[in-house]
Amino acid sequence: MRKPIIAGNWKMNNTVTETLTLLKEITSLDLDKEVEKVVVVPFTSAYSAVDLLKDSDIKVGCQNMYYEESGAYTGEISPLMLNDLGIEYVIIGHSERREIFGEDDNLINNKVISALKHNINPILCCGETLEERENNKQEEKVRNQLINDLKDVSAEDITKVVIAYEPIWAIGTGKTASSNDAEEMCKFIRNLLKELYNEELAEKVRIQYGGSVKPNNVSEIMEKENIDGALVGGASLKADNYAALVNFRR
Ligand SMILES: O=C[C@H](O)COP(=O)(O)O
Repeated sequence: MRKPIIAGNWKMNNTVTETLTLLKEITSLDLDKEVEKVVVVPFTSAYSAVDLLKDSDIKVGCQNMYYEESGAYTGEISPLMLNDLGIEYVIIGHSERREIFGEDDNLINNKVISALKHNINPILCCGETLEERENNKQEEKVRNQLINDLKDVSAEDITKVVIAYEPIWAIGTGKTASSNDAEEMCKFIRNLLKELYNEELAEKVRIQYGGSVKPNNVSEIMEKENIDGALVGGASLKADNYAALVNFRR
């Protein structure tokens, strides 16, 4: 059985002070223990978040990293720095990184390999634009992304990767893919993993849906057979909403 994973991607929101306030509120709420919980915070908040959550079962993730361990890479953060803080997850290849900062599949692949080498679990994002969806190219796009992004990821490591399917047109727009469309793409991804690895491993990999997930649609999405979690932006920034997302079974 795959353990459900609800990750809140805070994006470029919350100062350290705001982080501490929000996390104190979240930890005061009753959260389902059977659900894996992650808050993916800005780098500047990571140390404080890990410290505040040290006695809780909420894990801390970061939103990006570079693949080299150290060196002349001004402005970048290395896997060793994340290790040192106790960061367990890192989002790699978010569409905002791909579209705004020009990250390509080769760079993303290097980051995935590096995260795994340093025992940080990648949350690898993929997904199509509205134009690609309208031209029925979503499977081709996601297939190409994942084949390139997972190049040289071993069978031993693939189960440590969480794949987040995030149609770009549904991010922050209030437009959610229907639960059936989301399931169809997540099933497509699982079948691709069967092709790239094998059935047993593919069944173990967790696949999240992301794109305008909210307390009022999370249960319907999480009911789907191939959807094991949600990567949530906007709705994860309020404690009661985050708790409602985590408690999708209640
Ligand atoms: O990483 C999260 C996704 O980009 C979804 O963001 P959203 O829930 O604000 O649509």
